[in-house]
Amino acid sequence: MKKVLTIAGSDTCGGAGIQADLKTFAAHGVYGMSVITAVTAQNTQGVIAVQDIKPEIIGKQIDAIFEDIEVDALKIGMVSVSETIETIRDRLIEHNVKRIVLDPVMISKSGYPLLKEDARKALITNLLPLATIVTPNIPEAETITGRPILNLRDVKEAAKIILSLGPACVLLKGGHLEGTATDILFDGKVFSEFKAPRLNTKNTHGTGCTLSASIAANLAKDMEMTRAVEASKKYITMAIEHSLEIGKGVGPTHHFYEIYKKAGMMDE
Ligand SMILES: Nc1ncnc2c1ncn2[C@@H]1O[C@H](COP(=O)(O)OP(=O)(O)O)[C@@H](O)[C@H]1O
Ligand SMILES: Cc1ncc(COP(=O)(O)O)c(N)n1
Repeated sequence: MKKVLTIAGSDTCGGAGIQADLKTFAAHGVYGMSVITAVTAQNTQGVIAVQDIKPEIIGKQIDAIFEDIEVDALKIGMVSVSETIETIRDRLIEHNVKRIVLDPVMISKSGYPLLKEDARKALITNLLPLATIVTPNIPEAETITGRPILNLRDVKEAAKIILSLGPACVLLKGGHLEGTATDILFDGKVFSEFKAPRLNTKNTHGTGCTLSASIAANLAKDMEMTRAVEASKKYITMAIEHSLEIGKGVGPTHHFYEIYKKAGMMDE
């Protein structure tokens, strides 16, 4: 069985972060493991409080995995502060990790900062160059590039700038634009578009976490990048389509193996 690791924050209400990642891994039929960077108290209405885990313990969690288990792919989500970012960079270099999906989580859907402002630079300089693929949403791509993104042309320009910062590929997610939900993949040579109809739901808590976890699972299964993103786009679209009316705010996406299996996605 393929083994996939998430390095991310815990979300009490189970829609985003570590919890979304582990559910996604299970739905993909891979073995999930976790390194927790921060504990959040949050629900569908917002983030109430955050406690960052000490970088030393984060380093020890990473070592505990790599000294014992072979990891086929990993994803990085919420990393909170500069010291955490530097610890993750050092440990991943030390363990010579290959397939890294970086979701540059900055602000929750409810508007709470999950990455300290002074840690943005640390994320860009330390983690972007290690990424096999980085998956910013529009506001994150605007922060990384310092340029507004209003249309598809801006998306492509931003993807080029982000690629120049070191990752092997960029997937710029279009969830925050209007109209068709189009994500653009750029590998330095070719732009590939992944489109899905915009689904009329408020329940999109954890969509970015779910998509990046799905890509990590698919890469772990030795899928080539374009094929992995294509399958993951199909997965997130179905997870949003079947999202759950849980809580009073932005509800979570839904993960269920049987339906994805029926859709012919789980052949690999
Ligand atoms: N209402 C929607 N309908 C269909 N797809 C969506 C919708 N909202 C987001 N997506 C898709 O979900 C994925 C996550 O995107 P996005 O919501 O932009 O990320 P984030 O959670 O990081 O803000 C992308 O593939 C995006 O196109
Ligand atoms: C622990 C954690 N990680 C990531 C997110 C981002 O998810 P969203 O953008 O859907 O709020 C979150 N809310 N909590």
